[in-house]
Amino acid sequence: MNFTPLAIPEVILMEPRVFGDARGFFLESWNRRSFAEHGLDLDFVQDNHSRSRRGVLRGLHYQIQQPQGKLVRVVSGEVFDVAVDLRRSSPTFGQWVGATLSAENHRLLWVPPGFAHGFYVVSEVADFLYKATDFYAAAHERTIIWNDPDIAIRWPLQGEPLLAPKDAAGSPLVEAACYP
Ligand SMILES: Cc1cn([C@H]2C[C@H](O)[C@@H](COP(=O)(O)OP(=O)(O)O[C@H]3O[C@H](C)C(=O)[C@H](O)[C@H]3O)O2)c(=O)[nH]c1=O
Repeated sequence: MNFTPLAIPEVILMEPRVFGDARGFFLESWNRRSFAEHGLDLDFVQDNHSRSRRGVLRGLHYQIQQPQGKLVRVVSGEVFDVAVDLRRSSPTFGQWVGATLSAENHRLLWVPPGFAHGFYVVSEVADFLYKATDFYAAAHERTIIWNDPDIAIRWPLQGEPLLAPKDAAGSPLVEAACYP
């Protein structure tokens, strides 16, 4: 597994070793020991799976209490995945990083607590799997609007995104509750 910090170095892109053979392939998507050897001593409490069709944008979500770290990957299709730094004390507060995750590239992204997370589907369908370090807490969930000009995420849009009502009603960063 290769671990590559992105421009915001707490967000880490992983490329697992893929063992291909005549049957198909095998890869380890999480290994406590190898992750800990790279400074990621993680403990997950939830495993999630969402399926979305082309043009869906889910996010930018975070939990103001019980902030979740997320290890995300795509097992069918392709998405553009984004993390936004919401830690007011961070030198990269309000900045974003993104990566293309797909069934083809097998990549994973580690989005630590303290970040908002979202993704945009660029394939016909995408199956998105992710582990979380804390439990879902609807009462604490907040949404930042996907097209906030102060964040200026360069989404690879193919037309207007398909949003859940709560995402269409997301807050601008200037009005959002953030982390210390
Ligand atoms: C997230 C979650 C949702 N749910 C239920 C609540 C709703 O009835 C239904 C759909 O939830 P929601 O529309 O919030 O799903 P997403 O828009 O995919 O939300 C996720 O999308 C972005 C990209 C994230 O990073 C978060 O993990 C998460 O907020 O699943 C649960 O039961 N458990 C959960 O952990």
